[in-house]
Amino acid sequence: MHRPTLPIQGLPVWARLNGVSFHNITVANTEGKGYGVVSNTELNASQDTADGPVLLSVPHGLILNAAAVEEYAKEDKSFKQLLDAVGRRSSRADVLLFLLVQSVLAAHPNHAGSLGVSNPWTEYIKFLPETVLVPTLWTENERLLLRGTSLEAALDAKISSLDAELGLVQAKSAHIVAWNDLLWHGVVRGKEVEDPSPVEFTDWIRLDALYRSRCLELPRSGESMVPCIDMLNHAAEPSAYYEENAQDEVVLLPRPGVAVAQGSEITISYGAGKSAAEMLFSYGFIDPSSITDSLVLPLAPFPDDPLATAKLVAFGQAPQIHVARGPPPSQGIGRAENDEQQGQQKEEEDGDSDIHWTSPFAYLMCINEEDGLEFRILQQTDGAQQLCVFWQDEDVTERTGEFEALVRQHPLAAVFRLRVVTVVQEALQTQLERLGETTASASSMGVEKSSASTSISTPPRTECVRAAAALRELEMNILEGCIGKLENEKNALLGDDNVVAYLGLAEVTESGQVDDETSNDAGDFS
Ligand SMILES: C[S@@+](CC[C@H](N)C(=O)[O-])C[C@H]1O[C@@H](n2cnc3c(N)ncnc32)[C@H](O)[C@@H]1O
Repeated sequence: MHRPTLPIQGLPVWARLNGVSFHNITVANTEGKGYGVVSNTELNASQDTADGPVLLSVPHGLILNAAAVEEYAKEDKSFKQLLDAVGRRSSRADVLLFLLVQSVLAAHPNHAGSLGVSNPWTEYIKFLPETVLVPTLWTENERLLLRGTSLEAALDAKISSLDAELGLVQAKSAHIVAWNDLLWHGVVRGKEVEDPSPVEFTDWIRLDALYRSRCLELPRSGESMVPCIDMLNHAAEPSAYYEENAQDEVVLLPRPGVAVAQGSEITISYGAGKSAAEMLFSYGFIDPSSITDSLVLPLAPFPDDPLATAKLVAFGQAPQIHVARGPPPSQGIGRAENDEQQGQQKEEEDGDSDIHWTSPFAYLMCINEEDGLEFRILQQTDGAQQLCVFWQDEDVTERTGEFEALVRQHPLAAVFRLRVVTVVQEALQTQLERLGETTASASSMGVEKSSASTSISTPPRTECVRAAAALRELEMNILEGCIGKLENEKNALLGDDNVVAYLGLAEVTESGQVDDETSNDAGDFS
């Protein structure tokens, strides 16, 4: 499907027609970032936000989210039919379906009103960039640059889920003849079409990328797309912010005390706590000055664990390991200044002491029936069956993410912790090795690009090479730091009295011999 585009110079007219007001700002091309918002005058905001000039205001009716999609459906019977058949699975899915229809209507001006009612978004969508640099839209060659990073698995999973999602939209809408013709065959019944242009998988990936890179969290309306506000680029030290005012308009205001020179860009923050991988995944760039040094990896249960499936079902979320540099989240807010100084001093003494990790599933993964874990199937009064989890005979079905705390009072707490530390360290080590193994090929792809290699496939774009290299370096660094920290903890735990007794290592040290049983137990932590 070919979605037509309009030059950005046409945006002020669209804005006037739809009640959007720009005050001394213009949307224009910015170096390396696509469109952005530029100040037409010198801006010196006062310290008091109440006095700040409104830079941009967007009427409530233009906000796009699930509630707005429902409103559009009320005015458009044919779209309602489609939404009834396909929609209401999630806000994102409804907005994507709506954007798909707007793109198709924009691409088929000859449908002549037979299907779908035009609305402000049918025109606005033409101002949006044709593509976004998020990795779901990278070429296969470019995606190879991300092998070994935390994005590799996430990207594969995302592409599979987008494929399944589009398959579902197609299957559920196939019985509506007119939509079936237009969406999946690119034709309008009864009209001569020379060049049918059906929706393809790349169209769906593009819409998902547009949504992900442009939706924002509004204080009252929640996750939404807002035209024109979505033209603002991100900066670590932004000059503006958005909010919803008393009239439910979305307004852009300068941050207190900021100064913006005439012709300079006005920016907002896309969120301060995001990792490099998240930034790249959602927005297609990494700003080193505003990311948190962190990563998330998937964790799989032991393949030979007979309770693996029960553990996964009972846990109810994707099992993961989170690693981050900086204060653990619970200490992050409201930390006293001298705590920070102490933290800094400790870090200087102890290298990577500021790295922390969490993995609630790793605790569930590392305990078993002989430790006091039990799964029971309970029959409910309505006949349904429920999987219940017991720890030391206590029902902990609702607390499967809290095993770190649950095992703390157990006499073998140090043994459990040692198992968890070992599992997490091994997972990080495997990831680090894969990152190391794939680094040479990723760098050579970058070099090939710069020396105009003879490779037959299209060389990766410079922005992708740079972003992938930055991600690789950041992740390698944090993995190495965390593995070192886990090694220290593992060594300390191996000296713990309870652990020594459990492993029978005390006798080994005294006799210098290892009996069979002892060596098997020690193998738990290899
Ligand atoms: C909400 S849109 C902003 C408007 C966008 N530049 C456009 O051309 O429509 C978000 C996208 O802008 C780009 N972007 C925003 N801030 C950026 C930055 N600091 N560096 C590089 N690209 C940026 C990225 O492509 C991102 O996916």
